[in-house]
Amino acid sequence: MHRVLITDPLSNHGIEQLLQAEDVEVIQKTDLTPEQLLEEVKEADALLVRSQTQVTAEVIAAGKRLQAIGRAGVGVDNIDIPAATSRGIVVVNAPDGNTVSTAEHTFAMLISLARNIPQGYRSTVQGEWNRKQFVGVELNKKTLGIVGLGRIGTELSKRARAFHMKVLAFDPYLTQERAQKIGVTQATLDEVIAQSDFITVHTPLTKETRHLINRDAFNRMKDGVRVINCARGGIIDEEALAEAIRKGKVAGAALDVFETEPPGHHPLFDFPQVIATPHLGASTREAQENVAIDVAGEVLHILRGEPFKNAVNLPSIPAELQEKLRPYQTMAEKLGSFASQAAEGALQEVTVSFSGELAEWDTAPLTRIILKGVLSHYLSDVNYVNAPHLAKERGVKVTEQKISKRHGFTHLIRIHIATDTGEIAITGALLNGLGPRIVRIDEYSVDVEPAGHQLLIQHHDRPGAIGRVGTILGDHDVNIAAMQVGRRDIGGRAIMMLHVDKAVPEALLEALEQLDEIHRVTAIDL
Ligand SMILES: NC(=O)C1=CN([C@@H]2O[C@H](COP(=O)(O)OP(=O)(O)OC[C@H]3O[C@@H](n4cnc5c(N)ncnc54)[C@H](O)[C@@H]3O)[C@@H](O)[C@H]2O)C=CC1
Ligand SMILES: O=C(O)CCC(=O)C(=O)O
Repeated sequence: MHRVLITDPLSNHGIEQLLQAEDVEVIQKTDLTPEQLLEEVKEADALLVRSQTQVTAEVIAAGKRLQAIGRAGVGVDNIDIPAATSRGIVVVNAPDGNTVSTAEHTFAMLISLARNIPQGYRSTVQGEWNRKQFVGVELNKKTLGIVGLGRIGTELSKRARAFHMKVLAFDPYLTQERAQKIGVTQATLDEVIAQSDFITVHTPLTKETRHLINRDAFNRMKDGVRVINCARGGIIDEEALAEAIRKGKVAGAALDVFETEPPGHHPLFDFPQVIATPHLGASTREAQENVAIDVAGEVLHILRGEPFKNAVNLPSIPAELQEKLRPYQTMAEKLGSFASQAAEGALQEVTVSFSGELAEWDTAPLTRIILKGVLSHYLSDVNYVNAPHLAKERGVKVTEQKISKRHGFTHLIRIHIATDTGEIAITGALLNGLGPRIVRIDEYSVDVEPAGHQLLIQHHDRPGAIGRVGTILGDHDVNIAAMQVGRRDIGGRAIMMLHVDKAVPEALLEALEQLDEIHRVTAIDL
């Protein structure tokens, strides 16, 4: 039974699939103190939150059983992602479900700013009739500067264009072609700052975007500019904004988010030009249902070991590439596991080479799988999420190579492992009708199915060696299912690969090591 702990209010309709699942127990506890959260998370296999719960490194460390953290929304700044990654916990979000709601909220802020609607409302319900004070401006023919043309920025641009605004957009990942398709003018940040009548930010809060709109930016803006932040507090420097309003540079500001939330009585609220909402961008019935459905589904997939798509701490793989790589995944992990079991000494370097058709694709997901296979031999609790992190943490150098040569195969995966005492290279291929095969161990050609119990014997090619090995296995009641011998020169170094029917007992390994012609015996379990 999987235990899913939900610590922020989520739409009941959205989490219905969790409530209905027979293999899931849902525990809903909101408004927990930090101490209560540390206690509750101990038994949870998954934690589901919105933006309120602070999922700190301490919470993650307390969640010894955690496999997944789901964020019902986009921003994951309330979750310590590096801490989750290092513990192999998948963090998933729901990036699409609240896009339209947040774009609509931003647009509502834009109109409210232009026409002083909140100020006019407050004055009117207080019994005043102050028509002169609240004269606004039209959006028609004005320039809207959008910083961050992702999902929300793009949706917003469509609404602005419908109101006949000119849209300037700055986003480092925006291409000219995409800008044209969306109908916006691609611009630099400087151009957005200097030419816009309204500026709105739609980026995540990162090192680069913190105080992106700062004192210097305000100084370069048009007089009477209006600014909006419905993304994250801190992208606009609040002190610099206050100064710019005081100087008369900024005619209005609309804020849905704050550097500290809740902001209490923020000094900016003393300016009549500032309008505010309490982080309401995604607060619609539709958005909350969408994000809860999306994230609950993702968490269910993770807990059940099924494919999922919106992991924040795993690179996303296009569906088409996923399809192409799927047949190679099991083999990749087995090859990694085989290579690490066959290697001797402390792991220092893993070099993965892809050749043939594989060399034409993005094989990074396979390298990650191979690394998991390799590291699982040395470390416990390795998974696809933390494998690269654990390798880096332990100083293991990981290199991926693409080679065009095929050596008679349509593709090959070669894993070379270097340790402090030696090296080994395992090469595998997926053979038509036969499935995965190890086709080379170091320089020896073999044909070994990477499955079950194997014995790798490195020996000297001498008459009788194979017979003596067979006899010792028989003496220990270990049956040989298949056997391969590889050598380069007559009487030189050689290998035997034996597929045996049961796990190899320690006593058998010791007996084999007594034979003069044997250099090394390794039991491999796949
Ligand atoms: N107020 C609210 O309730 C909500 C707020 N948000 C916030 O809105 C943000 C944007 O959401 P989406 O559009 O869904 O995300 P997104 O990931 O689709 O778009 C973000 C865009 O910002 C761009 N970007 C990143 N760094 C940049 C930089 N230095 N300068 C300019 N552009 C940069 C990215 O290239 C990307 O295109 C989220 O990160 C979240 O923090 C999201 C949903 C609701
Ligand atoms: O209403 C919420 O949960 C916050 C939404 C949000 O800020 C986000 O999705 O990034």
